[in-house]
Amino acid sequence: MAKQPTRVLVTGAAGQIGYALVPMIARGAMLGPDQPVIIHMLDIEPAAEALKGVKMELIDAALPLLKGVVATTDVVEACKDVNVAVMVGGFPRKEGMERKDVMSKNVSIYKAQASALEQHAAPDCKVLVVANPANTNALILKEFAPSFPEKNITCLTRLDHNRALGQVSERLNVHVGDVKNVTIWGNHSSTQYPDVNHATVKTTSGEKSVRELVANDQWLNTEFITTVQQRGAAIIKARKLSSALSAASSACDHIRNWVLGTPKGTWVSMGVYSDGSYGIPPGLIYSFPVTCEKGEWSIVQGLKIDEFSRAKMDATAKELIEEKSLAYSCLN
Ligand SMILES: NC(=O)C1=CN([C@@H]2O[C@H](COP(=O)(O)OP(=O)(O)OC[C@H]3O[C@@H](n4cnc5c(N)ncnc54)[C@H](O)[C@@H]3O)[C@@H](O)[C@H]2O)C=CC1
Ligand SMILES: O=C([O-])CC(=O)C(=O)O
Repeated sequence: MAKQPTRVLVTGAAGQIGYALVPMIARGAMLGPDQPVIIHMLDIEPAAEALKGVKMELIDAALPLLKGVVATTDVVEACKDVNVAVMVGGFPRKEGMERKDVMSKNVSIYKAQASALEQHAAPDCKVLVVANPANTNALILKEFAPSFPEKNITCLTRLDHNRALGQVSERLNVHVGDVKNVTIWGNHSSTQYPDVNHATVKTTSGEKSVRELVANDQWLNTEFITTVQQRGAAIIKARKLSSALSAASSACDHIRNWVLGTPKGTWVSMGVYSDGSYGIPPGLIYSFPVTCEKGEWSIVQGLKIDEFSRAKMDATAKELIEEKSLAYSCLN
């Protein structure tokens, strides 16, 4: 029997990530090649014409999995019965800005959209916040949608995770698909901690540790970390626009693994509500290593944390605590 369509909301759908993301969703990259979708696209009034254009293009692409398109500037209509919500709407940073510099514009959007999602989305709706500052926007969404299950509100650090895999693969000249179990800890910001201590590479003689194969702790503890932390800024410098295709692709990876599961023995990074694991204060949306099964994520437990990692994990938690109070001061 044919599957029922899944309703997927993309906010900020007329923007550059939205433009890259909606065709990926409609081609099955997010929910699988046999899952029909109805895409709900939300943007604001000044972008209404452009949004209409995106809808026309989706129709013109004659996509077999696409069973319907809702294009609207009405947040209630956009949220109605959605099963997955990818929150991209907001303002991107420009060259020379930190992600928290877009805080005052963006957190108020997330406060406003929290209640629309809470009231009108499907009760088990999975939410992924992409717009920056992603962790803090997700936290605001969670706090202003109190009846929404906290496990269902996440933010995107999969792009950072994929960037870390990419850097290791380039350094070792191995295929990125053979590298796994890097971890992004903390904030999607320049304080994030990309950690390779448990990462491995598949070789013809079995799985080998990334540290062993790179055999250069100096590079792994300095340049590798800063390259991943600063990759967003490097893309803005090169493109004069922030990452879009890689952000869209990673958003698909995030939801696909969450809904369909992570492969056995592999974890991914997701910004999730801290339960106190690894001594990270509850009350923050913090990026952890997670595995997913049957539509639920769980934080990977028991990883050994050395002193170097501890300091970096705590520093990015501290920034998130500061961002949280900054966010509330913007909302007052
Ligand atoms: N977490 C991550 O890894 C990444 C996050 N980002 C963030 O994603 C966000 C979007 O980036 P782009 O698509 O490049 O920006 P963009 O400016 O091209 O598109 C954003 C869209 O959001 C719309 N928008 C603004 N307010 C809205 C509201 N209240 N409701 C619905 N839509 C609204 C705008 O009209 C625009 O069409 C930015 O905040 C950016 O910093 C970007 C790359 C990676
Ligand atoms: O850097 C930015 O502002 C956009 C972003 O979040 C990223 O590319 O990681």
